Amino acid sequence: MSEHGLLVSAPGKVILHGEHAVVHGKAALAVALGLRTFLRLRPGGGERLRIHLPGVGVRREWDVAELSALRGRLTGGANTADFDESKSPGVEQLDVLKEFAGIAADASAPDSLAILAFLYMCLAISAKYGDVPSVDIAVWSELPTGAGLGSSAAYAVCLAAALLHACRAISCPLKDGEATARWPEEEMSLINSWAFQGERVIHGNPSGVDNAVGTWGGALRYQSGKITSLKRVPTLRILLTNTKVPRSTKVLVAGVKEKILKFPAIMNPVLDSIDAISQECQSVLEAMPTNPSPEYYPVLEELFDINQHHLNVIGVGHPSLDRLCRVTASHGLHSKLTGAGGGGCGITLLPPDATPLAVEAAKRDLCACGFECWETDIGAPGVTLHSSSALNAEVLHALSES
Ligand SMILES: Nc1ncnc2c1ncn2[C@@H]1O[C@H](COP(=O)(O)OP(=O)(O)O)[C@@H](O)[C@H]1O
Ligand SMILES: C[C@@](O)(CCOP(=O)(O)O)CC(=O)O
Ligand SMILES: [Mg+2]
Repeated sequence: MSEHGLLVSAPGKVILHGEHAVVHGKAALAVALGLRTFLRLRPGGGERLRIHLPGVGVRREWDVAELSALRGRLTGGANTADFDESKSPGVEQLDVLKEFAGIAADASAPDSLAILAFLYMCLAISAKYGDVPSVDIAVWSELPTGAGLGSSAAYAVCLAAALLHACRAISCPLKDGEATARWPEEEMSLINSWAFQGERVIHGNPSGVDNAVGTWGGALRYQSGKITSLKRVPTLRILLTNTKVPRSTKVLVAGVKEKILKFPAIMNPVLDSIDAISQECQSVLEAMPTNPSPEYYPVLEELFDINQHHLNVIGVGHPSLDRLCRVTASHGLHSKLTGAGGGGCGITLLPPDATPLAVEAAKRDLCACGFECWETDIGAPGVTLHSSSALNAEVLHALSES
């Protein structure tokens, strides 16, 4: 590792259809966003492990020996089976970590969850592959946190790749002179499994779709752990709008589960219908030519409208999202929430025949509501290792200031 260390990045995601239903075994269609989270890993000094997470206001450090002793307490000595990537993080393990880090028992604040996920992943990965590494880690992101764009998964994917690298569990695929590189398939699967563990700490009961997109990138269908790349993805223009209403994925996912348990005969058909929407959308996307062709859009738009109603029925809507949909509808555009809902972001389909005037007017009205909106690329690459020359002076300065 050079003095600047190495740089890893992972994309956020947009779920086109299937959020929440995917937690209950239905299909979801998701695409990687052109907005990424970055992690810089540097050799540590003085047998210390340091994390700097400016996005959630965290700067912490620990003695490597202290962390090794803590790891011993969690594994009961040499038994690493309790820390396997196929097992959910144990409630008691997380309680020990909360006490160690001085985090409240009902940890739900962004900084608490970020520290907890980091500590769990660091101790679990090092228990399996070697010593607790003495490294400095800094993570920053282009993604809004807690807004439905998978910032938790992008964070967990970056941590998984960096910690597996620091513990020498994966290779360094970057060759001299290359700006970026990706890991071989088997190592990507390992990164994905460990990122899922981080998501479990942050979300409680994640489906795994977000970390799959963060790892593999592109556009994919996800169902019960099965990941399939979409055969063909047309160039879709999507407007992202952040209502800026804060919410927690963990709380929303738990609320949906409660509703399903309370009204199974009412809620299960809704989840089945969302599943059918994902199937229908996939068929349309795969039938569409790569270049935009307006005739396919009315169906895509209707599917957005139906799903948005379903998401309201399962209890993850919000007045701010209703407003977003009304504003775009007044310009002939169709929207739905994306991610966990309850606030956060919505997506609006921009058909090729939408006039630039209509799109600009919609953007203006959305901004007048206090929302932030922007167009971004979709289908971005998954987890990537960058040459440290990508760490330009601007980034280094921003990190040292925050
Ligand atoms: N760049 C980051 N640095 C540290 N923690 C992060 C970062 N991005 C996300 N997180 C963690 O993920 C949480 C947000 O996850 P979540 O509620 O699932 O929303 P979303 O994934 O939609 O952004 C934050 O509260 C924080 O704990
Ligand atoms: C609601 C859900 O389907 C997606 C959550 O995405 P986000 O954390 O809101 O970006 C949960 C999941 O799939 O784990
Ligand atoms: Mg999340």
